[in-house]
Amino acid sequence: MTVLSALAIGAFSVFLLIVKRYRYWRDVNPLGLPYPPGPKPWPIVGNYFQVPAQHPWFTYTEWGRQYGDIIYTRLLTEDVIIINSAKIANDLLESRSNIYSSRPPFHMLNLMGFGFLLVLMPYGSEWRTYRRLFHQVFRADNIVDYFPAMAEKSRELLVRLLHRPDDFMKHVQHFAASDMMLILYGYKMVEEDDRFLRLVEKAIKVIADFTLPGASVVDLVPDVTKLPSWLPGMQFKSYAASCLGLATEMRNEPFNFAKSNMVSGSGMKCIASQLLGRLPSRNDTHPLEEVIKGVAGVGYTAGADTTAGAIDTFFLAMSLCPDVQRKAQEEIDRIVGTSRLPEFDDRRLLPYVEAVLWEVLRWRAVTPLGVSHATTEADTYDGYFIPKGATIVMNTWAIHMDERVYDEPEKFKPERFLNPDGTIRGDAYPRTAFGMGRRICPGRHFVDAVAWIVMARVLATFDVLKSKDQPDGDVPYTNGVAIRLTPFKCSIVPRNSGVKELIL
Ligand code: HEM
Repeated sequence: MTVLSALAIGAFSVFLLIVKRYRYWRDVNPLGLPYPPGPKPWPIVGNYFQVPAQHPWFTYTEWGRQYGDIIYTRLLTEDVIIINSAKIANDLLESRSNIYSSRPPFHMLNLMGFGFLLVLMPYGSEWRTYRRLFHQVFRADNIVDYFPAMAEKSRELLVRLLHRPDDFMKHVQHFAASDMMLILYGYKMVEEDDRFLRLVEKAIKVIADFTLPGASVVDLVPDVTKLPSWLPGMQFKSYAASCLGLATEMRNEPFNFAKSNMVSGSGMKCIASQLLGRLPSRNDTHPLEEVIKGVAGVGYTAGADTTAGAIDTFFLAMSLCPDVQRKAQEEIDRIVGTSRLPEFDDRRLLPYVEAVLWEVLRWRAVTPLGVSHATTEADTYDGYFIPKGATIVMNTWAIHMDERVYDEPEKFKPERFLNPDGTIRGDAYPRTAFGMGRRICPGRHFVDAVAWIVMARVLATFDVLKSKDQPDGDVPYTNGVAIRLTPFKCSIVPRNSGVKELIL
């Protein structure tokens, strides 16, 4: 019976694949235009087994050298277009954003209950409602209201670095999480084993497992969801069902905390209270509350790990590039002095520190493949056919390592963003770190501010030195949509005896 069932599923899937491919050839590409070049697909499965599960951006970059800046692959039934240059990304995702702004269906994550996350939503009216609300509270001029909270949290980070410098990665994680929870929900995290943190981190972990293209067979062959649960291979259904509670809790619990504080008048201003404050009544449940929960929920999901990832990379870069660090410190000493910490008001006078932040965002892209887009119409580009419903992957890694744009891209060189007179090259900001077009990261102003204050203050107070216990060579990054450095060592020592007084 078991073998028969497995054979039945296999036969059913193959049948669906063949029917789907046949429909494509017959209906969708009537002029028979070529697809962009790419590795030769295998029958039925396409390029599925040629894309490594780990760090696929390296393979895509390598393919870019072989096949060009736009590549076609097929993962079972999914058409995947990989873009390896900023120009093509701009031509398609930005200039033709009317048809390049959807997401591929994340069937598995929807089954798991995470469909409320703006980042996963298909283009349409629901996405627009969430995005508008998100933008209202995360746009640059609103973020300014949260500068004091960011400054305070960054000072707390310095204190932790002073007391337990070897745990710097743990402190960075704690900083990014607690800063986000404070600003989103007005919630002050406890030091160890925080209940909300446990919840959201668990949710992020399960989400991350299913976000890269082809991560789940359900996304590649969605019709398998129609098969009965008792068949072998259908365990994903019970797994998805077991995540539903988690999705609901991560959306509701921190939000309910913020709402009850707001109703009782006891909480601090935060994103959730700001949004709730716009509703006509605070006591009844308004339909927009669900949207507000989602907006706050996605803020943590999309924002905490990415912020921590950029700051970890900053520590690595400083430990490897003492000259860069010294120049940034000299600038801070000259402009800010040594008797106070840098503040946001100092920022425009510190172009070198600014360039360090930009280079951190470029050098090791936090989201090396961005977040996949999808086309809502068929298109042609440069004589190539791009099908409707194709997954569009912007290979940010390749774009940031493009020698035609960045001289010696492997090197950490903030100078690349400076004019000869030392001023910042405003037009060179590595915006591509945040995706492109209508889906460009709406949290970019937030991370730009929070990462800057951390970097400026760490540079002002500590020397970040290469540890003798850290072997030479690259420090690997994790896999996933938003990648993190694997643990590495560096020595973090106060720059002088006045530092303690400055930060305590
Ligand atoms: C270094 C830090 C960050 C990086 C590198 C980053 C990168 C990205 C990228 C590449 C996308 C996809 C853009 C596209 O589809 O073209 C994205 C989307 C998104 N990001 Fe960020 N992000 C960061 C921080 C944040 C923060 C701090 C927040 C929240 C405060 C945030 C919230 C979001 C949201 C909500 C989306 C989904 C937008 C949509 O689908 O319409 N991100 N981010």
